[in-house]
Amino acid sequence: MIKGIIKNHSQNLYRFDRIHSVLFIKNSTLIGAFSPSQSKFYAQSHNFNILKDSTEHDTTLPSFMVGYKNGFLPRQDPLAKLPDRFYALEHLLQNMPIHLPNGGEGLLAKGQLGNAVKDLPQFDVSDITDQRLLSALFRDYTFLASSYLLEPCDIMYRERKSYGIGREILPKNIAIPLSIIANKLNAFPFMEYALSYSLYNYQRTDSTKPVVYSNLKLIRAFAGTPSEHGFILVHVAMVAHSGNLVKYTMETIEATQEKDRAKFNNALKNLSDTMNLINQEMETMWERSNSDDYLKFRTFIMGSKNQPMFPNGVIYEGVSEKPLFYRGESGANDSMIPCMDNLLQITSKLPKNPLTEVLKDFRKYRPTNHKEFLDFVQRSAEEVNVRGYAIQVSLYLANMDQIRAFRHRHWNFTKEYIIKNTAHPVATGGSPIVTWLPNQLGTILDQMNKIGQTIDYNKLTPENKIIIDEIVNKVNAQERVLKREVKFLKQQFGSSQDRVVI
Ligand code: HEM
Repeated sequence: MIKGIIKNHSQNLYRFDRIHSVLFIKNSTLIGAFSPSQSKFYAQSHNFNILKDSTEHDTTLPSFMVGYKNGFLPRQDPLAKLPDRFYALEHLLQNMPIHLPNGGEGLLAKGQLGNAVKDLPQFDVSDITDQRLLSALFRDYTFLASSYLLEPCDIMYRERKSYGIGREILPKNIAIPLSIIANKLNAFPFMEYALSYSLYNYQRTDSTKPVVYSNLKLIRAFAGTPSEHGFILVHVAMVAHSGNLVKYTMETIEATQEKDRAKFNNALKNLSDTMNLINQEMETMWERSNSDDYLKFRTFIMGSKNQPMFPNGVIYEGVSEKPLFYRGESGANDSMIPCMDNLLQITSKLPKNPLTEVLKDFRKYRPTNHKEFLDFVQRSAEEVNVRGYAIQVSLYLANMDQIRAFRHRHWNFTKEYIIKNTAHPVATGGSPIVTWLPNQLGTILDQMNKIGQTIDYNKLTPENKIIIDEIVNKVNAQERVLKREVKFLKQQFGSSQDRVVI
């Protein structure tokens, strides 16, 4: 019997032992993965090249490369200010936010951005290869594009609580350089969670101190309010813990393949501790970003895909005569939860429905290396069968419980920050607001329930019985409440929730 102790996020001590006796280990090798690189920068672990250090001074590698130190954050601090060559763009962005740092009103406050954009030169960016500069330019052009396209919607929302129609043509002095840069970064030419809004938008106040919330400031903003600052930087502070998430994900896969039970248990325990830290950081959102303020900056992170403000998409002048449609910025493009879903093989348990197809579509909107890593984790976990090897210990359930805690809190955010304050039917990423998140939360609850039912209670210590009972009861209660809430909200939001665009 395997015995040990793990801590959950409420600091309870979990004892774990065998809670399931089925053992299914697939004898497998990793095939078709990436070929190992001999570069001094990489640590080899199985067949995916994880960055060993942050390669601080290298500007030839992409900014976003999954690393043991930086996790899913960029491997270098984002470039905060553009070089003099782009002074006009830098100047425009600094003067754009509704509230300026000096207490004055910026261009977006009174709808003056549209005119100001006319004076922006069309910069030639075709010669640029420096990855740090390309990343900063991508962030800045996407901030400008979203501000320009959604400026009329923000003004209308402030006046009438309805968004109206956005600008349908992106002028060539933004569209052309943005498309060239996006192409170089292998990204969509639209604002993204990692590449622009969140993970490429922070500065350390003291560069000798770590990436922790108290040491961070924003680079770009739409509203320029404390709540916007808090909203964006809580994401960054959470992702600052993701180096360990990557580390223990790799160790879990390795240990499963090596059938090393001690290493496996250790990796799963550390993984759940790491997720616990991330969840604790997430909890600070309530105090760092006021839920009443969210809609005051949210307009600008809406997309052009499945949004009533862009019924005909957006024409990128000088780039495409056909209208283009892109999902808006969303935490759904963060890589931590998809990493956990893939490692614990939850992804393959998601129901086969259009909502799950939306989740898959979201996974395209991220840095290439993140996407490759997530694909690698999914493939490897299935091949070595992490779930089959793990299912006998409550550590697996403890990790699922961390995903549940994330999604449960997250659903509470969505109700409090959004649903309570607006009847707008789609989220920023274009998903239906009251059904999409419950599709995933419901799946994790359902999966935990199923595992709970397979536990052989005769093999549990009395203490473990109490702990497992607590988890199972909590899961049951949350599942019942969620079903009731979704039923009620679907009636409130009506047929808009049946419209799922993939
Ligand atoms: C006030 C706080 C937040 C609100 C109101 C909020 C809202 C939302 C909404 C409405 C979605 C649906 C997707 C879409 O945009 O179409 C979403 C997805 C998501 N967000 Fe957030 N979010 C918040 C904070 C966070 C934070 C701090 C994270 C941390 C990384 C995060 C990560 C995610 C993830 C992973 C998903 C996909 C959920 C899933 O796979 O089930 N969100 N968010």
